[in-house]
Amino acid sequence: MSDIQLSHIDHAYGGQTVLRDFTHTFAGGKITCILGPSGCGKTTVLRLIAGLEAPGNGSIVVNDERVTENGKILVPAYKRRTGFIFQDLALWPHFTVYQNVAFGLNEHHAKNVGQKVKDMLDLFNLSNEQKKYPHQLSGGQKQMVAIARSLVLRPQALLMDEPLANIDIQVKSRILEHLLSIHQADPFTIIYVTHDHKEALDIGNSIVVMNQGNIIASGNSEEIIHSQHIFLKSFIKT
Ligand SMILES: Nc1ncnc2c1ncn2[C@@H]1O[C@H](COP(=O)(O)OP(=O)(O)OP(=O)(O)O)[C@@H](O)[C@H]1O
Repeated sequence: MSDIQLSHIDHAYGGQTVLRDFTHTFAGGKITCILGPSGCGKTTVLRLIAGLEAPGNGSIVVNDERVTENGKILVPAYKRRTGFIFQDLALWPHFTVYQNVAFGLNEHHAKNVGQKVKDMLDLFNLSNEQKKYPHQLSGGQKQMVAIARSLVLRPQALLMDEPLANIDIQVKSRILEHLLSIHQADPFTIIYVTHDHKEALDIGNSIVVMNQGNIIASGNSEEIIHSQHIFLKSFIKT
């Protein structure tokens, strides 16, 4: 599993600079959490990696393939094999849980669709819900279906944008347990954006702290906790 490298990325929306010379290598097969205050550019980093935005400048390499160069998209979003999970998920309302998870596989004419969907539903403990429709599920179950739907496609990277922000704490830790055990059994790259420093310190193999469009610290949780950076001290209260 290779890395995701962002080099010297500048990005602006309508003349307002959001990322400045953003450079970071997200380690392949690891969980990196991006932490930072509202508006610092976290979602923008994910959107650039997914190919939903073209940066003003800079390059992006995903799994040894140059996908963006000098602000031009070389590989479009649908060919990047990245899964994107948002806070406000979008399941197909008229499809059952089974059909939602199978959807992408059917689109790609994959083999053994039934077995792959069954295995994924088992991993998330959703087998008993497979005939239900999204409106019959809890918020936590819906988010697990959204994650299962991405993972069944075996993405090279899963980009998660505050995926559990609206989920209550106990359900959230159950979902994270499922995700972490799937990741441990068969590691893939996860970039996980959160406002919640505890969540980041708990699940991140490494943590990137952003402020105003740039990285102000990165490292493992120990390094981040012990960082003497003044901004970090006020932002992360352990
Ligand atoms: N499509 C857009 N058009 C104009 N401005 C945008 C657009 N998307 C984001 N922005 C602005 O860019 C800045 C960074 O946004 P971004 O969503 O990347 O931040 P964030 O760190 O993810 O914030 P939050 O934690 O609140 O989700 C913000 O000031 C935001 O208002």
